[in-house]
Amino acid sequence: MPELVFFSGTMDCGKSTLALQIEHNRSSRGLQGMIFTRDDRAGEGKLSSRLGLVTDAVEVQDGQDLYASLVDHLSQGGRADYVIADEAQFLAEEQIDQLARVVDDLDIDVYAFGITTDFRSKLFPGSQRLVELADRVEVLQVEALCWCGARATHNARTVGGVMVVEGAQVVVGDVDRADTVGYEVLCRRHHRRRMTSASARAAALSPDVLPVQQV
Ligand SMILES: Nc1ncnc2c1ncn2[C@@H]1O[C@H](COP(=O)(O)OP(=O)(O)O)[C@@H](O)[C@H]1O
Ligand SMILES: Cc1cn([C@H]2C[C@H](O)[C@@H](COP(=O)(O)O)O2)c(=O)[nH]c1=O
Repeated sequence: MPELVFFSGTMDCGKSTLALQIEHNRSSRGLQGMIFTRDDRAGEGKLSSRLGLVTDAVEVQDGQDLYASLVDHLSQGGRADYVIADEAQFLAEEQIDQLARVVDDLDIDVYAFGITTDFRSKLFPGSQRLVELADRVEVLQVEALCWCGARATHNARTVGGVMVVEGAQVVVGDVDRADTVGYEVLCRRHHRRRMTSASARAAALSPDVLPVQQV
């Protein structure tokens, strides 16, 4: 039975790498996939991983009907044995419904990859719909780690190096960026305390506020 699978995790946990591996394994056996993405860091129409691999993809537009795109492609003699949708958190709820319809009405497997929650720990609408509709939700096996060594479960956004909890939901960016907007994955405890690696380091280095007087 074809499935809608949501591979989810924090930023930097290997989602795009897995998407590229699934694509490689299937295409090397003669299958042909339709690859969708949206706002990948590598630029328009790209699906890229931090391991350096990249492939061309269809850049999803606002209001694009993904089911209709597949039907058009097939009716023009194109093939689509499976569908990959990376950065699926950026898709609209309706577009996730359309992907579910691709599975049910066209009998095509759909593999969606994305982060579940944003920098405020709130669900992205696309990810929420995926959790609601997917046949399976798979959490990536490679654990991204918080600076404390615990499993990272949350995404923090930093502006000028300082963690923020307000702002637009979508700001394309990367981890390990100290410039304007950056991201860091944290465990829940440190996300709640707004303690990034930089602020933890600063706290460890700062002299005691009330130094003990020698008498
Ligand atoms: N230099 C490196 N050597 C080995 N693995 C790396 C290196 N850089 C990144 N990675 C791996 O790539 C993962 C990020 O992969 P990527 O597919 O870009 O993540 P995601 O799509 O989830 O944001 C990291 O968790 C790490 O395991
Ligand atoms: C947490 C968070 C992330 N984003 C953006 C930042 C990146 O461009 C992508 C995630 O990509 P990855 O391949 O999973 O690293 O999402 C955002 O726009 N808003 C957020 O709150």
